[in-house]
Amino acid sequence: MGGSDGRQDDGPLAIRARGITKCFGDVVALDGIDLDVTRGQIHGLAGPNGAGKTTLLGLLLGLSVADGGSLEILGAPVGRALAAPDGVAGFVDGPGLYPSLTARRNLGALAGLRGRGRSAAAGADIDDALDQVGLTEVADDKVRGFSLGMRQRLGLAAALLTRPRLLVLDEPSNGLDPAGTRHVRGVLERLAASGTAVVLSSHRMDDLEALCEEVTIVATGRVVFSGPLAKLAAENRELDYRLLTSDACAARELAGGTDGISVVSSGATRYGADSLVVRAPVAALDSLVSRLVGAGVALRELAPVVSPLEAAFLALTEHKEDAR
Ligand SMILES: Nc1ncnc2c1ncn2[C@@H]1O[C@H](COP(=O)(O)OP(=O)(O)OP(=O)(O)O)[C@@H](O)[C@H]1O
Repeated sequence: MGGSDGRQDDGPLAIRARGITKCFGDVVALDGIDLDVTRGQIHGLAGPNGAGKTTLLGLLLGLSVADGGSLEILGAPVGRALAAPDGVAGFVDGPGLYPSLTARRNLGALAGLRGRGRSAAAGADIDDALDQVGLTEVADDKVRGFSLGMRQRLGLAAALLTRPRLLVLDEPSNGLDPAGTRHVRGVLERLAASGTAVVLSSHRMDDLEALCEEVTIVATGRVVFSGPLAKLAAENRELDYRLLTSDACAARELAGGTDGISVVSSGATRYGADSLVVRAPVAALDSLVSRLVGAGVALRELAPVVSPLEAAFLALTEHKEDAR
């Protein structure tokens, strides 16, 4: 199958889901989900609380089975048995770790479960995995004393040991400090560059924007958007923009007199005494900028108040929530 972006396809999709449904009693957690993830892609999953993200990730990890629809992972159909599909690693609801063991011994125990416990190769792999997630210095500390972010990084190291071809992570940024965020992003980018597909859920739009080529947004168990980030941003035509100019009064007047622009706030806002916030489609914003320049008003800053991804997310999911 040819990629819509013209990229060379490398074997079957990492994930091909069609019409996936999953109920818990009367609750419809997933209501006909379609999802395509190519190999080597970092794919984000976003959605409000209770949208169905964890349920979907659990299906990919073989922690539960769908009620309906078809799911293929790395080219193989997923059956009804509860087992992690070959080549898949990851975790939902935090990684399963032994608190009384050190980080290194946790990884050793996991390698041992897969029959590689004593080999020198396993030891080198463990050192490498700890290094990749930035836990070398605490490798011999007990996990009991680890913070949430350190546990998340150790869970990621455990997943790396299996050399996954599909990595599935639920909220991997939870509890991470800036250094931890940098390590985790680096690991995911290297995995993707080597052909591993990564699917991660996140409530943090900055994470998704920094990492993902494509995102799927779910709301009440349905896909409301799936595709490249740029397409999502383009679909959301009107955004709020913050402008900082050399003459706030003149800027406000010019904005008020420009077709398609509405002034949301001006003067002393939390963005500064001389800021102006306007709601506008891009074309109207372009014309405001030309008018400012024409009137000799210097434009010192111009930026969306919330990122295009966040704005699109809110627009798509608020509409769904209202319809409930
Ligand atoms: N084991 C379960 N038993 C009963 N209901 C469940 C179970 N797991 C999930 N649900 C319900 O299914 C729906 C989807 O839940 P899910 O945890 O997948 O959402 P989510 O998008 O991951 O939410 P969050 O962002 O809050 O983690 C919710 O209504 C939830 O209450």
